[in-house]
Parts: sequence; structure tokens; C-alpha cells
Amino acid sequence: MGFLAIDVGNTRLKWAHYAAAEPGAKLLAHGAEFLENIDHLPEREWAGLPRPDRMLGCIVAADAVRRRVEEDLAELWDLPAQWVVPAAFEAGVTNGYDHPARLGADRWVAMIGAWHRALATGPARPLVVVMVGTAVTVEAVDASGRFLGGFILPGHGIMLRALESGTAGLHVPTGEVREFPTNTSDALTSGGTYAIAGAVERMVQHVRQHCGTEPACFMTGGAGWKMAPSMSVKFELVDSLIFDGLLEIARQRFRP
Ligand SMILES: Nc1ncnc2c1ncn2[C@@H]1O[C@H](COP(=O)(O)OP(=O)(O)OP(=O)(O)O)[C@@H](O)[C@H]1O
Ligand SMILES: CC(C)(CO)[C@@H](O)C(=O)NCCC(=O)O
Ligand SMILES: [K+]
Repeated sequence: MGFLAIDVGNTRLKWAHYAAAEPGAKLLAHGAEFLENIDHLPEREWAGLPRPDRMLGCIVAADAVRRRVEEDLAELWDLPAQWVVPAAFEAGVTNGYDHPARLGADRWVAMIGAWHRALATGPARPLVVVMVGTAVTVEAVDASGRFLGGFILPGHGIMLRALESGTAGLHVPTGEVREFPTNTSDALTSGGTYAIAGAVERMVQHVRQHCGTEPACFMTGGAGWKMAPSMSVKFELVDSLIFDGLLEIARQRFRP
């Protein structure tokens, strides 16, 4: 019974089992695993689930990970995997990428989730959608639902590892975010955080200028909570943005 939504990122696989394939459906079970541990899913977390009627996922990880998940779904439930591939248009959002299929599926699905979340609370307005995961993405959507373009930048972990491996003197524990850092740990943590916050602020400016309206701003991703206190613009932190998008796409695709 129900609907299984899966989001396979570059660091973790997140899954959610819903009572139905439609927005607002009851969440029955959910979990997240680091990719190196997903082999356990069929014997542990997924072993107790009733067979989902359908599955829809988005994946940006390597092909080997995708095959692994597809084999698990086939063996456990004889369930065919369906992955979202960014198209020119889906669920109200138009894809402005030069090559629409080259856009990351997670970015596309998160924008669709944000678009419908915003529409549910008022008239259409431009969006800025930020995902803080292994990488950080900052997307712009105009008031007609057109994805204008977006930034990709390194996430906290990659920024720190790049600095550690490229220098002799930057091996220090995680610090605090400070306006004026006075030790190496705080300087690194603050630098990474404000690099992301600064990119987001610029995108908000670009959208304001291009659309002539204040955008609604959404943030999601495993490290979203770390960014929230340091943002200069008001953001709604929505952990489930990708699942919201998958539910909306599933509703439209699987409509009886
Ligand atoms: N509690 C934490 N403390 C320190 N760093 C963290 C923590 N949680 C996440 N991170 C770092 O933040 C980045 C993204 O985290 P996480 O894996 O939770 O995001 P995600 O949205 O699942 O990523 P993806 O979808 O790309 O797999 C990683 O670089 C990770 O090392
Ligand atoms: C940018 C990431 C890594 C973010 O998870 C992912 O969306 C991805 O691999 N994208 C493909 C390239 C692109 O979106 O232009
Ligand atoms: K992701």
C-alpha cells in the first residue's frame, strides 16, 4: 500500500513512505542513510514496510547507487523504479536550463515542491530555492513558474576539505559562526557559512531586480538548519521540499 518517495543525494539516501501519492498524504515512515550504508535497507528499515503500490524518486548519485536501489526495490517488492528526469515542463514549472535534462533532478523536484507550497498560501510570486547538501544550489523561479537559472557552490563539508587539503595550516575543529572571527576554527566556519549566505543574498537581489517583486524564499537540505541563523533575508526552512515535489509530480503522473 501507499507510495514510496526516494531522494538519493551525493551523501545520503532519504526515503519516505506515504499513505497515498498526493500532497498532504499521511507520512507512515521515513529515514535517511549514508550511501555507504544503504546495503542494510532491505534487511532493516524497508523489511517491515508493506509493499508500496508505487515509487518515484530523484537521484544525483552515481549509476552504481541507482542500480543498487533498483535491485532492492525489485527483490523486496517486485516494484519498478521510476526516477524523475528534468523535462522542459512539469507540474507548473518551466525549465529554463540550456539543456533541461542536464539539470540535477534534485534541483528540479525541489523547485516544483517550493512552487506548489508557495501557491498553496497565496498568489504566484517569484521564488528563491536553496538546497544545502553536499553541494549548495540557489535557484530562481519567476512568477510564471519559469526556472530562470541557479548557482551551484560547494557545501560546508567540501569547502572545509578543500581548504584542509590545499593548505598546511588549516586542520582545525569546527568553529562557530562569528561576524568577526578571531581564531582559525571560527574563521573557516564563518567563511563557509557567509559564502553561502552571500550567494543567496545575491540571487535574491537578482530576482528582485529581474522580476520587480520580492521573492518567497525556501531553504532545504541536511545542513539547512546550520544556515538558517546566518541568513540576511527571511527564509522558510522546509525539510521536506524534495518529498513535497515528488508527491506533486506523482499526483499528476499517476492520476487515475
Ligand atoms: N550534524 C552535522 N554536523 C556537521 N556537518 C554536517 C552535519 N550534517 C550534515 N553535515 C554536512 O553538511 C553537508 C550536507 O549534509 P547532508 O548529508 O545531511 O545533506 P543532504 O541534504 O543529505 O546531502 P545530499 O542530498 O547531497 O546527500 C555534508 O557536507 C555534511 O558533511
Ligand atoms: C548540483 C548537484 C550536485 C546538487 O545536488 C546536483 O543537482 C547535480 O549533480 N546536478 C547536475 C548538474 C546541474 O544541475 O547543472
Ligand atoms: K539532495
